[in-house]
Amino acid sequence: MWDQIKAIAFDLDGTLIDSVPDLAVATQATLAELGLSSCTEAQVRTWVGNGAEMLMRRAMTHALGLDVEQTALDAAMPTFMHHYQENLEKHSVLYADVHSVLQTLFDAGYKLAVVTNKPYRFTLPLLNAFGINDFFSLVLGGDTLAKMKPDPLPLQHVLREWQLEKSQLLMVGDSRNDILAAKAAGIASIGLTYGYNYGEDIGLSGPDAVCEQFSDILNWVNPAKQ
Ligand SMILES: O=C(O)COP(=O)(O)O
Ligand SMILES: [Mg+2]
Repeated sequence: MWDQIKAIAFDLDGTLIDSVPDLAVATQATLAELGLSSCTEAQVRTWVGNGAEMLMRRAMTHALGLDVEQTALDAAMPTFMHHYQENLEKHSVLYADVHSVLQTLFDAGYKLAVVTNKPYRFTLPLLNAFGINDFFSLVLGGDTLAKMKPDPLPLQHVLREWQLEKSQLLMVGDSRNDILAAKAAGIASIGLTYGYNYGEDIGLSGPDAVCEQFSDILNWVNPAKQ
């Protein structure tokens, strides 16, 4: 139990929302439009984590069988962005207990942020679509600042913005990028096992705690003490 935690930064994809079904539809539609061979949803699950451009880089590299050129990737991105915009929330779902746990933390007075590598333009609409936008007083997308996770910059931004000590901020995420960013920022982290982590065990990244369900994070922070 960490009594000193005052604020929590949540990852989005694979932590709050299972967004891979729609990311897969958008990826497959983009590959089809480019005349490239398709991919499976299971493959997309292992390619998510470093933002939209890296997802398409991995998808196109897989389809081509060689590293995709930056110009070809740049040309493909508007197509992907269009298809993802059209399929943002069609098949995605909020993970179990996310709304009620966020409500509990919010009511207890924790400051809550979203720190995602997803492009910002998709992040707010997605939070809105699932009715959890109002819990967050700070939302950072993968393109909000100069660097994204695993760089510590977004978490350092949260620390500065809210004038927190490092011991007062907790990162909750499903990917090694979340855990590495937290370590580099000098803050505690919880790794969730149910999300996307390139098919790897999140425990291998060395989070301070590992949780199998979202509601398990309530065993580590203390809403009663806020
Ligand atoms: O969009 C991604 O690649 C990952 O997004 P996340 O940081 O919310 O997991
Ligand atoms: Mg994630």
